This record gives sequence, C-alpha cells and structure tokens, in this order.
Amino acid sequence: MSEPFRFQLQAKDGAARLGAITMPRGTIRTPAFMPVGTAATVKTLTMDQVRGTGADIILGNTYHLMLRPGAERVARLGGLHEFARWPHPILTDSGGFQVMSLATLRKLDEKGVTFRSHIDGAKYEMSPERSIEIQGLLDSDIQMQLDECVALPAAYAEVERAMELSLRWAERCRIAFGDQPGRAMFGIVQGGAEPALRERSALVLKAMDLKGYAVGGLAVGEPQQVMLDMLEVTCPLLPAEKPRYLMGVGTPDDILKSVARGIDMFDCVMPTRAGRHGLAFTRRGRVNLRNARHADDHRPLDEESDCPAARDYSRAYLHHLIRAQESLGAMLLSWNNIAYYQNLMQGIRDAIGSGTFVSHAEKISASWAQGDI
Ligand SMILES: O=c1[nH]cnc2c(CCNCC3CCCCC3)c3[nH]c(NCc4cccs4)nc3cc12
Repeated sequence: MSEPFRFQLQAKDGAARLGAITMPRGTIRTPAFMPVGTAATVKTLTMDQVRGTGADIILGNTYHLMLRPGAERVARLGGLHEFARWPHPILTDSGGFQVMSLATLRKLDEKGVTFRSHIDGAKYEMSPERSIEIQGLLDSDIQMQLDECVALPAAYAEVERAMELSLRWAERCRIAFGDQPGRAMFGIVQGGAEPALRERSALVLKAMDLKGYAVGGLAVGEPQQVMLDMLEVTCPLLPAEKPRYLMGVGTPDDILKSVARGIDMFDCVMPTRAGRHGLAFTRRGRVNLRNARHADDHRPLDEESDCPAARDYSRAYLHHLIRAQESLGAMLLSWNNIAYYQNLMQGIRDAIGSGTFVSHAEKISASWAQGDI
C-alpha cells in the first residue's frame, strides 16, 4: 500500500487549504469537523446517523473510556471501532484536558497527572507514556500527545512553564508511540497568547517531524481576535504539508475565520451539547427551540436540508419535545446540528476548491445575520 498515512494538499485559497488525509480506515476530507464521541458515542446519535451527515472521523475520549469501561476492556472487546461500530478513522485526545476539567484532587508534575475519578473516586496516574498506551489499547488512528493547557488570561511565566513541560511530554509521547504504520501521533502547540512562546513551541515540535500538529491552548476564555491572532503567528511556522488541528473550536464563525488562517481540522462539543439544550444551528442563524414563539410554527428548521431532522419536523413539534424533555428532541436537534456543521464544512471545501472561499465566507456570515428566522 502507498504510505499508510498521507496528507495531500489539493488546493489553496489564500491561507485556506483543501486537502485529504488518507489512512487505512478511510480518507478524511479537510477542512474537517470531527464530531465528539465522548463515552464511545456521539451523544444521542447512532453511528449510521453520524456517518449519514458526512462525517469522515469522530473523536474518542480517552479520559472517559479509561475510567469506564476501561482501556484494557475496550482492547479485549476488539478496540473502539468494533466496540462503537464506527469503522472509519477515530482521533483520541490524550485525556489530559478532561482530567483538568472533570477529575478531582488533580496533581500535575513532571511525571504526568495524578487524579481521582469523578465517577468512583479511584486514583489514577497518567504519564505521557500511559496516555499513548491507553490510546493504543483503544486502537486509535490519530493519537494526541499529553499536554498542559493553561486557561487565559495567564501570566507569561505560567504559560512558558506549561509550554516547556508540554514540549518535554511531546518528546516522551513520540518515543512511546514509536513507529505505528497507519496510525499517527500529533503534537500540540502551546504558548497561550504569547507570540514568542508560540514560535518556540511550533519550531521545537516541527523538528520532531510528527505526522500532524494541533494548535492547543486556545478557545479557553480569550477573545476570538486573540485566538485568530495566535493562528496567524502559529500556522506559518508549521510545516505546510502536515495537517493542522485547532482543538475545541468552535462556532461556525470561529471555523470560517480559522480555516481562512490555515486550519484543517476542528472538534467541538457545541453542536451536540447545544442540541441537547434545544439550540438549533441553521443556515439563517441559531434558533432556540425552547422559546415559546415556536409553539405554533409548522415550518421545519430547513426545508432544503438533506437531514431528516432539519427537513421533516415542524418547529412546533421540536419545541414541544424540548419543553417536554423528550429524548427525541435532544436526538433530532443533535442530528440537525451535526448535519449543519458537516454541510458547513462541505461548502467550505467546495469554495476553496473553486477559489471562492472569501466570498463564500462573507455570504455564509451574511445569511446568519438575517434576523427573524
Ligand atoms: O490545549 C489543549 N490541549 C488538549 N485539549 C484541548 C481541548 C479539548 C479538545 N476537545 C477534546 C474532546 C475530547 C472528547 C470529549 C470532548 C472534548 C480544548 N478545548 C478548548 N476549547 C473548548 C472548551 C471546552 C471546554 C472548556 S474549553 N480548548 C482546548 C485546548 C486544548
């Protein structure tokens, strides 16, 4: 087989890139949005529904899966693809970010992070090596290094300490990962909102010649413009022929503006989490279906959509389901939102391919501002 992990750049439009990552389990068209599959499920949806929206890759969540059902058990059951019946590529995070946001009694030092499970209080130690081992047990296709992400704003010294630690952990993850044909390990650029620290992080990681690079430490409380400024500092320093993954981003507007600055991959809990709370993303902006104004509205969310959740159900019905806290409501809105994000990405890919990305982005943004939808 040709090289088992290959990123092909197919077109550029300004700094925006059209590409494809070819892996043994399938091809990932970029720019790509990766639905978050937390506990081996994209919440409320079957994998057939997720695939039907056009997703090429989903995220697996190392933190949740190592606690329950356990990485060794998933391995005994044939790995995450078999367990969750998703035969296409899976990217797993290191588990570190969720330790810092979900676990209790967390301690972080040179060795790694130690914490107690938020489920049963059991004690765990996660080193860079153990994180890579767990991701391997999950049979993950793209594995993320263990890193330390600092919330912003933060003091320069604190950002520098976390960035340098993350570089040492990247090297330990690179060694632990070794050479696994058909799989990839991505490094994560840190450095907060400090250009000098972003530059050092990007250049040291670039020298490690990894298969892909994430931009971390953003979408953690800073204004959107600060995030975009850091992309303009970081992306040009990363190898053009490797994929770039902006972690935890974001709204459709964040995605358009980040693609314009050279990002190829995104993940965000927003479409599924917002869906479960009654918020629908549509081509004409966001609709909060908890609002009583929808109670008699027989229109669907988007009669032109290829997603049944957007096309076949009235807003009145969706409003009723959400108010009644019926699980069908959460499912239909999650389905609509994931489909919306995948259609957004397809439109972005088409526009880059035809050299019309700037006007496409302007048209998309203008359609959101249409007011009453
Ligand atoms: O530097 C980072 N290193 C590692 N992970 C990061 C993440 C988590 C990305 N999604 C993981 C998923 C794995 C599977 C389960 C769901 C998460 C981030 N998310 C955000 N913003 C969105 C945010 C979400 C919550 C607080 S900020 N910035 C992030 C920065 C980093």
